[in-house]
Amino acid sequence: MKKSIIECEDVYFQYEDSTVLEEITLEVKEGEFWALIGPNGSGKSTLINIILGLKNPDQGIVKLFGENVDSFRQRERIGYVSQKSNSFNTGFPATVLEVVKSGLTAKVGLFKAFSKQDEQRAMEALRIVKMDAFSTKNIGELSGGQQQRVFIARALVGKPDLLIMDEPTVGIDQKNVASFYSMLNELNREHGIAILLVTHEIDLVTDLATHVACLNRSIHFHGRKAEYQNMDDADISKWYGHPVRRVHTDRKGV
Ligand SMILES: Nc1ncnc2c1ncn2[C@@H]1O[C@H](COP(=O)(O)OP(=O)(O)OP(=O)(O)O)[C@@H](O)[C@H]1O
Repeated sequence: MKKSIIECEDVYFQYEDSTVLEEITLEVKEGEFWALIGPNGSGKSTLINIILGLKNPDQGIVKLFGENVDSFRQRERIGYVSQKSNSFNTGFPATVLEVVKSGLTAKVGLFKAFSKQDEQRAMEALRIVKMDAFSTKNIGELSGGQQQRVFIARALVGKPDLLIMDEPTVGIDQKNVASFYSMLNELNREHGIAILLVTHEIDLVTDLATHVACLNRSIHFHGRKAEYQNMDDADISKWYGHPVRRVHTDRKGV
């Protein structure tokens, strides 16, 4: 039986007097690729922060790999890429390899030197995202799409079982988005990494994902992609808050 990686049970959260999440129950199991979709302000980033243990829910239980998030210490099992990762300016003085190695800081320690093995792991992560040829380049010299691949490599360097990404394609030009998603597909299918991906690009991602969760304060749907695809656009539009018309894409998101 597949093991649980993320479990949220009846989670509630509010900022001051406004409730942004209620009755959130969700389970992600090993090897699954979940797309978390919802309109602006629907609580997606807040839920990700709660899952990562960066915010405490007002009510409910959150578990990672079967352990309560408060006591969970195996941080290297989770790679996280935020929305704002690709905001390095051209003057930032770090090479691609250094950025990827910084993903090992939790393991190696802040002031300890990286070993030859750490360097090899960083190069391996860069190979997976097809950025090894850029290892000595300054991160600021790369395009948004290339930078985001490097941040994925940094998230992968600790060999995580789960990759959480909050709108990783923001700032990537459209022609590179399809190859970015195709890389995520490879990470999930060939490397067996579970993925939780927050996105607005519902057509592109729902073809890649194995499961879909639709959030707008509460979870309006969660389940296998095929069930999501069988829903009417009219039903999706109701909870999304504005008309939605889905377009079928191929498995590479094209
Ligand atoms: N620090 C905060 N203090 C008060 N309200 C907040 C705070 N952060 C977010 N909110 C509000 O909580 C709601 C949910 O925000 P959240 O960022 O989780 O949504 P989201 O679905 O990720 O949005 P987007 O798709 O626009 O990134 C929004 O109404 C937002 O304005």
